[in-house]
Amino acid sequence: MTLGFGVVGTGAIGREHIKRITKTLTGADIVAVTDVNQELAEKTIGDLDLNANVYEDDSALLQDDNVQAVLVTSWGPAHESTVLKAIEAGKFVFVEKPLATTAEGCMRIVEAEQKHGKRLVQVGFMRRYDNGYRQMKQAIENNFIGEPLMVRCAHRNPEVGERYTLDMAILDTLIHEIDTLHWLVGDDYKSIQVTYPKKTSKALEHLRDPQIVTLETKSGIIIHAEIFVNCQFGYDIQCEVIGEEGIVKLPEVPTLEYRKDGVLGSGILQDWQNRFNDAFNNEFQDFIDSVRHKGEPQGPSSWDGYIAAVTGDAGVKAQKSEKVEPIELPDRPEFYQQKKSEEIV
Ligand SMILES: NC(=O)c1ccc[n+]([C@@H]2O[C@H](COP(=O)([O-])OP(=O)(O)OC[C@H]3O[C@@H](n4cnc5c(N)ncnc54)[C@H](O)[C@@H]3O)[C@@H](O)[C@H]2O)c1
Ligand SMILES: O[C@H]1[C@H](O)[C@@H](O)[C@H](O)[C@@H](O)[C@H]1O
Repeated sequence: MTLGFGVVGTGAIGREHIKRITKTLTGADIVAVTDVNQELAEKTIGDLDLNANVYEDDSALLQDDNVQAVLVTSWGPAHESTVLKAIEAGKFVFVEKPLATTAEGCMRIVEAEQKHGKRLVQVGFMRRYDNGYRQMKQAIENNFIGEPLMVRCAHRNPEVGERYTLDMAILDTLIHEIDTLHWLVGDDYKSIQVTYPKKTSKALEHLRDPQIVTLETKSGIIIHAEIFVNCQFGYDIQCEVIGEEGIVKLPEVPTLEYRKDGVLGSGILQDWQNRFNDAFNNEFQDFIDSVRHKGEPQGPSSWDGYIAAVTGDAGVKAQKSEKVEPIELPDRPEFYQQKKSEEIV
């Protein structure tokens, strides 16, 4: 059986995901699309040569029996409503981050999914599918560096535009570290603090950039994360975990090494699409294979979406207070128990 996707939101990443599903991956096809911008939905069908129906909205798309899974790539504020309708209709869901824009919204999804009785939803936290992070996770699980004690990381973008607001440093950028790091060290967060170093002259007036975020986990691991979204030189993701017996570090992504004009150099990637293209492919293939062969997704869950939202809210509070803010999370329900990395395809 080929998995039939209905796509809600045919903007930038929606079209990228449609291309990967139809051109690169196996086991799935696009059977329906919708977008509030109907012209864009129609154009997507034409441009990408899809044999799919165009619907006026998500409710109409969900009524199509050929839609077995819904790909939610609309704007963040529209995610919750579509995901809840899809669960109600008993369809599988792949939703780009954020699961919902509020912690309460994420909890409504968690409750609806548990009521349904089995997992339907996967959230697009693709870093868990990046080969570098996966190697680090396996090394930590195999006790290669002993107990993790500290984490140092950096999330750098070359530049951001007018529409990038202060809270987006947490909710749009750091959100990837928020999801990846608790998964990586196998611990839950306890608190978050934001401090501001000297501001770069390259940042727009309304922004404070860079920012340093300190997260502490329940067992006492301290995580220092630099967010620097106008670093100028490239898209640069760094991470190292310091343990009792050694250190594991996220490998650099190889780029062409060159010798020219007296320089031995290599390039730095410039955008997240290139940096995480393999991770995006891996996460989708895993979603497709898990749904087809195991009957439910096994990647980042609604509960992970909820953790990210609660932590993100505390982070935005910490940006304003510049104090240590608590992160209060209930225990992970049995329904959402995490699998070890070797149990995941
Ligand atoms: N995982 C990642 O690294 C990553 C990267 C980029 C974007 N994203 C996420 O993907 C989502 C989309 O981002 P984008 O860059 O493609 O944005 P975009 O603005 O290019 O596209 C969003 C599309 O959704 C449509 N839309 C909005 N509300 C809708 C609704 N209710 N029903 C149907 N269509 C609707 C818009 O018309 C637009 O075409 C965002 O949530 C964003 O955070 C994730
Ligand atoms: O939406 C993007 C995307 O999630 C990138 O991975 C991140 O580096 C950017 O800061 C963010 O704005």
